Amino acid sequence: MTYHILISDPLSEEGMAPLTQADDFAVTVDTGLTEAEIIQKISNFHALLVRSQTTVTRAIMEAAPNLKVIGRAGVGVDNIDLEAATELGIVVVNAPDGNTNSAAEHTVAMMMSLARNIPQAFLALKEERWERKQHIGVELKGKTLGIVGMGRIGAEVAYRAKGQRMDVIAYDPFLTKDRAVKMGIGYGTLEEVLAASDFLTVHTPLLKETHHMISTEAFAQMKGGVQILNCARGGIIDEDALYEAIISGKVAGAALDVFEEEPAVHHKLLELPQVIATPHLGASTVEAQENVAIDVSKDVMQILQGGQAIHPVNFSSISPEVMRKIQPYFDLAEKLGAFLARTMPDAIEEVTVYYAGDLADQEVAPLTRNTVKGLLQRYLGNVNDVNATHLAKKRGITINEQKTSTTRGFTSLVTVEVKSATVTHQVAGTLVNGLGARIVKVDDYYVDVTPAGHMLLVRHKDQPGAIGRVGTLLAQYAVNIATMQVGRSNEGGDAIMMLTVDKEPQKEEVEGLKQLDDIFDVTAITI
Ligand SMILES: NC(=O)c1ccc[n+]([C@@H]2O[C@H](COP(=O)([O-])OP(=O)(O)OC[C@H]3O[C@@H](n4cnc5c(N)ncnc54)[C@H](O)[C@@H]3O)[C@@H](O)[C@H]2O)c1
Ligand SMILES: O=C(O)CC[C@@H](O)C(=O)O
Repeated sequence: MTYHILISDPLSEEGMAPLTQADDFAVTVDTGLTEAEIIQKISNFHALLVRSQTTVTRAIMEAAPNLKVIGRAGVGVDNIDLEAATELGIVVVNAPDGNTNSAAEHTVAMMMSLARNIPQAFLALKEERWERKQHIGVELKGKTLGIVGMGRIGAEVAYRAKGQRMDVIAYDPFLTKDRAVKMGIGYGTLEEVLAASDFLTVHTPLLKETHHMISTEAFAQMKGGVQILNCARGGIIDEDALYEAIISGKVAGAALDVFEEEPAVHHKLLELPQVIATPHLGASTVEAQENVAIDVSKDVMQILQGGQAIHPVNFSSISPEVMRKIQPYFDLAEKLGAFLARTMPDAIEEVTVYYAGDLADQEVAPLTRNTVKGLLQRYLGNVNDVNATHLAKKRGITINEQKTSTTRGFTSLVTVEVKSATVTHQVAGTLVNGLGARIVKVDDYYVDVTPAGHMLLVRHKDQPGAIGRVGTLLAQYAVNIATMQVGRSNEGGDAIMMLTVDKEPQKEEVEGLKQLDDIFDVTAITI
């Protein structure tokens, strides 16, 4: 099969080599398209690769029935509608490591330019003005750099700032005292960092919580004469508040690589002499572009060929070693979910998957996703392991995962319990060497059934003749029984029959079986 890849932003040609040189991939590069143009074009593509210029909207994804993966050659995925991608079962991958150095170096370059008025002085010189006293700067040595967001780039900026002999103080909800001490930097609350900074730089993603995190109130908490940097994302700093803070003299200068709306060519901040700016160049180096293009193309190829991505954004990644151990159970997990979906008379409210034996030591989230996929697939068309848990949660279904030591003698046991407002049902399965997936327990009854093809789950009273009546009626319907298992709670009590049959039982045939003496319920299950 040939996979069709659309690249809608400029990406490094060298970096794209893994894709362009592979046999099964046909790459189309078409940059600068509008949303409408992408919508018109995308229906046959399996992957879309972007940088930050293309905004990947729900409408684009809905126009792309074959789209399996969106690759972001860079870190920020705020230009991709992640909720829509997850809902539509499209994997989003990014390349978070490849441009860290470049973004950190750019931030430091901007800080030094800001401190020494280099762009302003250069501009004057280009305009034939030899200005010296107008561009007296400040030293970085001994100044405090406040860093908000101590992730990959924040940390690299911190190391470089220490090289400039600056004091560094950082705020990040995940920055521990231990790590701060090891890095030789200070740490504090956001308020403490704002109050201490001579230079303040932000390195968070743009999220609901970080949108306008640096606002009028935040500027009010800062020292007079503070200098501000944003080489992360437009929108983290409230641009109107920054403008006012510069006009009032509270902020001495700002260096911006990113804007709330890009391109930002006619921006009021650019009219202020205290502001220096670049057009989103943080990741624009030969090295960074090559790195991110290589990383993202490898992940896109992996996903399209049914493998695991190294940098998935909308579902978790699993190491190849763990994958090797749990992959054989994918099919079992999905079938247990599909089996239970048929047996529930009303809306599922809660799903609990219990893992025992060898599986109890593994990362099992992908198995839970496959179970939920099996449960939902009957009712919702486009369910896959990317969107399954998301779709379930959107429908108010609680999903639990538990590891237990109760193996009932099996090497590994997966038990799925599903609750609705009226009933709770359980099914347990295992893998048998050479025989594959087996259902070994339905509710309280032990059985041994291959979960495949057409099955009948008959709940009945343990009375002589009940089994015979079912067999006779099925014979009358010309439904051949392939296998039969019977389980009972106690002699003369409740019991189940699990039959596999050679053709799908019709609705009227199931109704006919339900009318037989001592039969409580009959469910036809096709997996
Ligand atoms: N200008 C560019 O060209 C360019 C290049 C690369 C990355 N970026 C941007 O830089 C940013 C950081 O990238 P990264 O690779 O370091 O990401 P990262 O995920 O490694 O780090 C982000 C950090 O922000 C922290 N954070 C999140 N919310 C926070 C909050 N409310 N307060 C404080 N900290 C918070 C997180 O805990 C995390 O440690 C992203 O927005 C990315 O898009 C820009
Ligand atoms: O594509 C770019 O050049 C910008 C990338 C950068 O903003 C990122 O988030 O990785």
